[in-house]
Amino acid sequence: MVTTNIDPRRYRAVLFDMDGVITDTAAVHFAAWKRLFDQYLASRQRSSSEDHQPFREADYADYVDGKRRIDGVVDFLRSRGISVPGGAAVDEAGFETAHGLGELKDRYFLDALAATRTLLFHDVVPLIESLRSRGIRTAVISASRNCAQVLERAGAAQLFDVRVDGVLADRLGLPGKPAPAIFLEAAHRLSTPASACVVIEDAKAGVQASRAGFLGLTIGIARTGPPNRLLESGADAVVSTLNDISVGPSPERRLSEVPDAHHCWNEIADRIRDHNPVLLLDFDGTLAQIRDDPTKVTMPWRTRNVLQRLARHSPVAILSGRDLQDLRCRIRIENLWYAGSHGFELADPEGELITQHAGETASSDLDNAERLLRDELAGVPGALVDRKRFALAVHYRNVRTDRTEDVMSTVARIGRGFTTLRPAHGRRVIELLPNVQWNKGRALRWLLDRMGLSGTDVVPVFAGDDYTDEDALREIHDDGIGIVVRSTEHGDRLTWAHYAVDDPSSLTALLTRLTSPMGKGPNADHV
Ligand SMILES: O=P(O)(O)OC[C@H]1O[C@H](O[C@H]2O[C@H](CO)[C@@H](O)[C@H](O)[C@H]2O)[C@H](O)[C@@H](O)[C@@H]1O
Repeated sequence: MVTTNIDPRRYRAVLFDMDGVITDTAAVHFAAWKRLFDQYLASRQRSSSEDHQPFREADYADYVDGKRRIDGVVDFLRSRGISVPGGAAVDEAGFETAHGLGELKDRYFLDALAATRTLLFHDVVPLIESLRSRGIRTAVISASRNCAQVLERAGAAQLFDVRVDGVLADRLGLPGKPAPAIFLEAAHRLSTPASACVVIEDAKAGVQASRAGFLGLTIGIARTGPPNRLLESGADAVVSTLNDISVGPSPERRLSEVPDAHHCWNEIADRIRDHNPVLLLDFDGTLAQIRDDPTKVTMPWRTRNVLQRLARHSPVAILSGRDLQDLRCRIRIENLWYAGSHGFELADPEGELITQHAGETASSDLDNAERLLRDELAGVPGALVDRKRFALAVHYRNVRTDRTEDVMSTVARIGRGFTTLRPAHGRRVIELLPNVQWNKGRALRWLLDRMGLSGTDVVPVFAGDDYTDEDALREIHDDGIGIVVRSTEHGDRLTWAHYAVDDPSSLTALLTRLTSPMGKGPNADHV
């Protein structure tokens, strides 16, 4: 579970998108668009320059979600090689213009809405109350011209201090998302600078709009689908429900705000001098460079060397998403602790294996999910299904950009079919893991206990690069030293790390400095 925080010392307003964030209406919109486009595409004469396949979830996310109605019509049809005239607001529903087709979609939407019990998500009011109690103001934002009506039906008309919707945007001539105008208008109406506003969005276009407008913090919410599409559009963090957002002072910072570990070397050396440092390190992207093919990853000899030297001095553990066997083969150092499959299988320095019971329980569902995924993804070039003992990863680094959304949705959909599994996300990878409260943070603390190391003289030092490493960085935030290896794939995201390094080779250089117990750098190496 990913959680994030809104710090009232830094943010004074929160701007909520409506459909899919506060009201359960995104599925109603999707169904109305699908009805419109499937009918329209089926009615067009076949042409080799046009794609008439049915409208998919990925089309909704890429071309329509969060946008003004006519922009959605134009952008989706363009993606299929079709252009229609813009037309005018007076065009009748079904007329072959952007306005006419948009009008028909609206008719389908309103029919479906009338038949739906709307639909405020249960997690909205608690968050708004918590924001209010700390003096944070709120706005609801929507590209929809039906915003007021939907809020009324949801019993949420009075919930927000400000509303900026499609009707107001048209009156003011504001361009739709991904332009930021609608958010900036809300910030203005709340008398709050954009940099002090938080945006909560479920659509790519909305996340892009927030980033384009330099709003202070962009939180994505992926209630059912995979969060990566929002992270890759620029969200600072992605949660799966509003309950995962807390309000209060927070030590999280952006990657770009975290000080460089080498510049702060004296501070780090002071923290570990006369203490028992314990090194806990992630593997991919941290000790080894990211590569297109995960089977080709090797650890540089310099890094192996320094780990061997460190292990003579203090306990060293490697915590990885990789399968335990695979991890040990890539590191090839005897006397380390190893945790594979995100901590579901572990080995002590003598090689004794310890597995988490939940992993065993999920095994047969992992087998079933693997079969389904191999089947469904067989036709997607570049998609790589990687089965580990207690996890199932699907890599999409080598998948064409316009197919990645399909891969992520497929894994999320198949994952939802198994209550024993939950999705986790990393750098161009989506994984299914046993559905229990176990992650690298819990595994790290468990390892320290097992090593018999606790108390104020012990300083856990953890380094990692990825979203899943944040659980460990958070776990040691108060008693250890957290180091993040910077990457750009998830933008300037939030992190619990105290220090940062630029890449794995810079981390190796830092580890080399750590080999000096007096903290005087590699030349003063006494190990
Ligand atoms: O916890 P980690 O040690 O960082 O492992 C996380 C995943 O790392 C690997 O995938 C990542 O690295 C690959 C090779 O550089 C890269 O191609 C991929 O895009 C990255 O996500 C590994 O293959 C996975 O099994 C791990 O779960």
